[in-house]
Amino acid sequence: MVERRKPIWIKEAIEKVMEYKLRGEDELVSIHECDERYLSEPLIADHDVPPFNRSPYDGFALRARDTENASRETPLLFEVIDEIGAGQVSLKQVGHQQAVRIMTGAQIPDGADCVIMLELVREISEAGNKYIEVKRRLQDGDNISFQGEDTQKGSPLIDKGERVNPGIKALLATFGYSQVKVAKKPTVGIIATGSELLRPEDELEPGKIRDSNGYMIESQVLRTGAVYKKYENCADDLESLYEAMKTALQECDILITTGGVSVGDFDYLPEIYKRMGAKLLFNKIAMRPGSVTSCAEINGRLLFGLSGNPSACYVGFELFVKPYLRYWMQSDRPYTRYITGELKMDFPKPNPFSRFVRGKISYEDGKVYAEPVGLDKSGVVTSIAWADSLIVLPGGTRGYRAGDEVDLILLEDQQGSGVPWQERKFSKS
Ligand SMILES: Nc1nc2c(c(=O)[nH]1)N[C@H]1C(S)=C(S)[C@@H](COP(=O)(O)OP(=O)(O)OC[C@H]3O[C@@H](n4cnc5c(N)ncnc54)[C@H](O)[C@@H]3O)O[C@H]1N2
Ligand code: MOO
Ligand SMILES: [Mg+2]
Repeated sequence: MVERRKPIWIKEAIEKVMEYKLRGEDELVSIHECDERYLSEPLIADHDVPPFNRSPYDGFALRARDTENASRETPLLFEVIDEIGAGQVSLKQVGHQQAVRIMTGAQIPDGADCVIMLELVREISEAGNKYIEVKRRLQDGDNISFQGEDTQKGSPLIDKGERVNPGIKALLATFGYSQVKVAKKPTVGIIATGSELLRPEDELEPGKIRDSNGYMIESQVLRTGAVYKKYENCADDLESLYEAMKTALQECDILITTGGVSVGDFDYLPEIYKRMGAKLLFNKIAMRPGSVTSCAEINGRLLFGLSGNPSACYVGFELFVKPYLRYWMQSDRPYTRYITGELKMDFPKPNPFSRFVRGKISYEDGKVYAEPVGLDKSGVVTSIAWADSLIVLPGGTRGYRAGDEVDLILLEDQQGSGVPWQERKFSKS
């Protein structure tokens, strides 16, 4: 008699995985290697930015009060007492009717309290001395980029667990981090199972297909920021798969298998979990694709049994593996982020389980729309490549129509969410 599995809710499955969440260790890396890594300490400004009052223009620094009577009709003459570029500091004190020629980024000299742009003055040379003619009144503080106006010493700038993007890297450099403390990358073991699997370099043979899931999972792992260890594909053979998994478990932080989790004659994962003495967290989820997604735990390590069907495998990773890995790397927003949008076309097929349809988002007149891409079957591989989102169609007794409001899980998002997607009542816009 074939085992009858009782499906659990997606929310419940995510919770069961996250019951075993762990924070990994930290490591120091060169700033050149910190891209896409998760910070393992917050970034706090340890000095003002900019660190000194500086000129935002190429011009002349002078005293605003000396320009009080300047006008187009009565231009005032200022003596140019020094010339500085960015990186230079003038040792002169700017006095009455004096100016320092100053380039963008240079520190405002003592005495000066405003800057006038080069284009707005007439330059005059007389007997080896330089002067400028100022034809307008300036206010104290005009054209000065003030110390600390960008950020002040002590300001918290970036939280621990944020993923380094170009802006964060710029801040790390600004505050002198030649070495950055980041979360160590967990190693994810990947074993693709199935006697039908060929490698990309192999010629097709009758009844066989090339393994695509193994490579797809490699990419999904890398997209979270973790690293993978890919093992040889394993035929549907209980003994050799058991041995391969035992070895992989010793070498990796978590193990992902794909295929062999359903109820077929050669689906050995359920038996292997038992033999290992692993605790089964779930093996059936009320969702499609990915209903057979399984997870087991042994000695605090998780074994994810993703479906062999490519679309199901993909969705299983995004919903259940990704948050576990992101949390490991210090993220407080480990879940896939979602937005809402309007369904662009009818989806009449009713389904008792929530569906995750590979979709594409478009924006029209400020509104978000989504439409399915490709064939919506669990065994389909092409639609994954075309999708930027998963259109969530909660389980119900009827289908969906164009114009219905749906949740859209963003597949390429790196920001993440503090709360997981979870089933909600169907709402019609
Ligand atoms: N009697 C039942 N049959 C099935 C059920 C069920 O509940 N009762 N569930 C179906 C669902 S839903 C899914 S999903 C699949 C899950 O299958 P498995 O996880 O056991 O995976 P396999 O049987 O090994 O393979 C399924 C399918 O995927 C192809 N595959 C496998 N590995 C790869 C790979 N690395 N790259 C590309 N494609 C792969 C494989 O050739 C099969 O076509 O079970 C249903 N059956
Ligand atoms: O796990 Mo299956 O993908 O629901 O079709
Ligand atoms: Mg199977």
